[in-house]
Amino acid sequence: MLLRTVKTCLEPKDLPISTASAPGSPTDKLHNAEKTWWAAPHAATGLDAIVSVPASKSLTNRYLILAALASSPSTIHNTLISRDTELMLDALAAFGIGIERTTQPDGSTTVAITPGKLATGPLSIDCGLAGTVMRFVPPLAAVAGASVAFDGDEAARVRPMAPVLDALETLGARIEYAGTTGMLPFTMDASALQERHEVLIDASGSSQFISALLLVGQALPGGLKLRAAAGHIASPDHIAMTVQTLRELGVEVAVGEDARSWSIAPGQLSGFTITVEPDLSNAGPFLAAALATNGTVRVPFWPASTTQVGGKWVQILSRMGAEISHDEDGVLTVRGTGVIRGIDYADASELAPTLAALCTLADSPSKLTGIGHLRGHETDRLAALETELAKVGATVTSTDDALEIIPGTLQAADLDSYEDHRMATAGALLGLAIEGVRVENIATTAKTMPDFPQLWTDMAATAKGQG
Ligand SMILES: O=C(O)C1=C[C@@H](OP(=O)(O)O)[C@@H](O)[C@H](O)C1
Ligand SMILES: C=C(OP(=O)(O)O)C(=O)O
Repeated sequence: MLLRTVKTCLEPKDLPISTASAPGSPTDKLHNAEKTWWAAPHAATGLDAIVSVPASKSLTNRYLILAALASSPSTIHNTLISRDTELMLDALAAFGIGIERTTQPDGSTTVAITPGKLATGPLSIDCGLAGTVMRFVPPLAAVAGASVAFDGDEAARVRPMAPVLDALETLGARIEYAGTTGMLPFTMDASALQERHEVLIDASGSSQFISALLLVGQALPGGLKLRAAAGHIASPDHIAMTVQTLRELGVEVAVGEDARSWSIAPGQLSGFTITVEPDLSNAGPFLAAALATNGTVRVPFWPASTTQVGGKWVQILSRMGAEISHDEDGVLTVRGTGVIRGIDYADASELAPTLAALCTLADSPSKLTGIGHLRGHETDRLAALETELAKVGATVTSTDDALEIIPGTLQAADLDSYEDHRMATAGALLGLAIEGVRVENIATTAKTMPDFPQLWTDMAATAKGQG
């Protein structure tokens, strides 16, 4: 099946509303461009595909930050090359870190990192729309004692950052905001960092506020003592990933009994050699495709154990009706059984858009809880899902922290992606099951998976009943 990119003549009601972006800026151009529609491949039944998913964004960007802070060189095999990781690599290069890329015979990328004295600037860092760049790099700038101007996409300028920036201010950094306080764009001057390294963080808006500080904890002169303020902690699996990643690389992290406090001693990180796992969150739409088409999808190199939240696809999809096996060669096989059950699920975090799309295809209602903070993701994902899933026939209600999905009679629709890679892949999943779906700006998947359209099209082409 060919990948078709279709440009449409837009009705005035469909024209994107231009906001206050500067004329001629990339965002201005984006808003004024016509929408680009991708006719999602439809595969009525019986996929039988093997899909090699690219490396994990979350692990790649953690390893890159840690390699920059290590006391000796590191080698990162199977580094993800995507928009978010390119932004991280550019940020490290701006700090003067040595970066050498090698393409391996299997097409994967190895990155060799040579750390050194971090540049003090003044520097400019583009965070794009990457939460891992906008939250993880300011603490790196603090460790460097640097003066740095941070900015990103227009959509990044409404993503929450205040807790991590306030914490850096308590450590002595000075921050000047050019727009809204607590958000991009801002300039940070960390030339007078103090030795007080005990901080309290409200992590209800993002786990990345905690992860960001933990990643630099051992590089702060007095180490770090961190506590989460009372209340919900967003995406707790990602904090566990950070702790486990640090420990795996030899950094001791003491975690409080209530899993709400962390303590790290200074100066413990040597260079390392590591291979990044496949991105199990990004494997989700492919695995869900097996249920959506009553087919079989295999993903090789599925780790025997993982800190990725995407590891939970195994239990989620089996609860929803899939038959799943993991063989000794590391191949995860997901088979549809003709049944897709609704599910009640908490803390799905970044899995939520794909999961919500699958719930739309289920035979009973679903409720996804603990995801209120997804309103501060690439877009307000609760609002976006409410709008887009309704277009294909579901009745969707969002509350402060949850989404309820009642499946209805399915119908084709044009699905917007809101510059959100996971809304785009959720749309592709719906298109696989519903003939005639088009997804706007599928290229937004380049944030974490530049090959998505091709991988998806190749997978769909294995179906018995294709559209
Ligand atoms: O640390 C990370 O790599 C991530 C943490 C999570 O962020 P939130 O805690 O903001 O949900 C997750 O949704 C994001 O995709 C990646
Ligand atoms: C929320 C996400 O990304 P980010 O790292 O930009 O927060 C995501 O990938 O779903």
